[in-house]
Amino acid sequence: MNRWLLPEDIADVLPSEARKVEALRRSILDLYQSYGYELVAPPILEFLDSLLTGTGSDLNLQTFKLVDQLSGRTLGLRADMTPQVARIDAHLLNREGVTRLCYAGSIAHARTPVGSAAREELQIGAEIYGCASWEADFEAITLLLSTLNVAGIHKVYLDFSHAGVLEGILDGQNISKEDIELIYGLLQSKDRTRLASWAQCLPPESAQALMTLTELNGSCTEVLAQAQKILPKHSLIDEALSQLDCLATAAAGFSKELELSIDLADLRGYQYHSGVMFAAYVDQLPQPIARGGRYDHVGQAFGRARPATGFSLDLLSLAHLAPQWVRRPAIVAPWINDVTLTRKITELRHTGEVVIQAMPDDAVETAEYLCNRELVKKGDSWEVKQK
Ligand SMILES: N[C@@H](Cc1c[nH]c[nH+]1)C(=O)O
Repeated sequence: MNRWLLPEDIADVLPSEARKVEALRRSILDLYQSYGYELVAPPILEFLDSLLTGTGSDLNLQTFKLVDQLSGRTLGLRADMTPQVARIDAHLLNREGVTRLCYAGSIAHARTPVGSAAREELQIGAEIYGCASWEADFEAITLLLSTLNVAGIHKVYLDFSHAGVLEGILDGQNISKEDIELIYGLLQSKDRTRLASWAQCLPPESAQALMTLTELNGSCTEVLAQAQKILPKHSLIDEALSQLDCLATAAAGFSKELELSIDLADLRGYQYHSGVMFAAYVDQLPQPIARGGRYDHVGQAFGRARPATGFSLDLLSLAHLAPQWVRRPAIVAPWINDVTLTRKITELRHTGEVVIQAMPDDAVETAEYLCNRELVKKGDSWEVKQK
């Protein structure tokens, strides 16, 4: 057996891709910091029960588990950093008022997500705690679109949904957590046959409303007008529709290349979202490139109720879509013991130049650097010359 064979859907990131990923990671974190976000770095492993607090069974299924040899307890390898960041806000920072946090780190999925070919992701995201009103959701959406712009992606389809609509429809019914998760899945796959058979246990008006959700998708104005007309009158539904209206109107001004739509059955995620939800799509991918939304109950599950909203995406997928990075120009220098040469190389590197010292049998040819100049000795000094 090949010892170096990697597990299925787990891959190395090779030089030019790794540089692109790292360049993006830095620019995106700089962008978040320019909005006042503070960077946090939760651990890659945690006790399983803490890692899954306030989340649904999908995240549990996606989490790799292992036994901690020190405590004997089960640990989970994180499959999503958002709940970890909510834990940090709720317990470690314990601040009143608004807190903006951002993060970037590896996550692993026990099963390859649908539409993906990788079980490891480099998740990057931004979260806002302590603000229950639409401004926080709007800032999250703005930042998400700016993140895609940093990667050179401008044509974006932003799809809105709202967990409150389903909550309003099912309000007053005694439905188990498992059944709620089942409905999420059926709505997601728009499986009308199974949804209709499940909905038989509901009063006719609620069953009808549930079925209608699978058809309420399309342009924001049309879907909202349709939804007002056909969904039952309920404070949660009214509130959800007015929040969607407000956000869709605000986001419309973001850019001409942004296409907005609403799909009230698109409740994809790990079932911890409680309000507005959004997913960004691009032409090249069948699944969303980024997901986000409001999840006010996760902090509560950690013992400190805090309004929360944000988004996250996979940097590896983003880098894959980003235009090819140009090769960075470099200077080749000989590898000899010469104080003036060493000083000159240090000087050049300080000014931001790449200087590669050629070792014996080193052709200094890499896919990443364009060695278009060299250091040559002229009299007592060293000078940069075109190759
Ligand atoms: N981490 C969530 C998206 C999210 C971030 N913040 C809020 N929602 C996901 O992967 O579905």
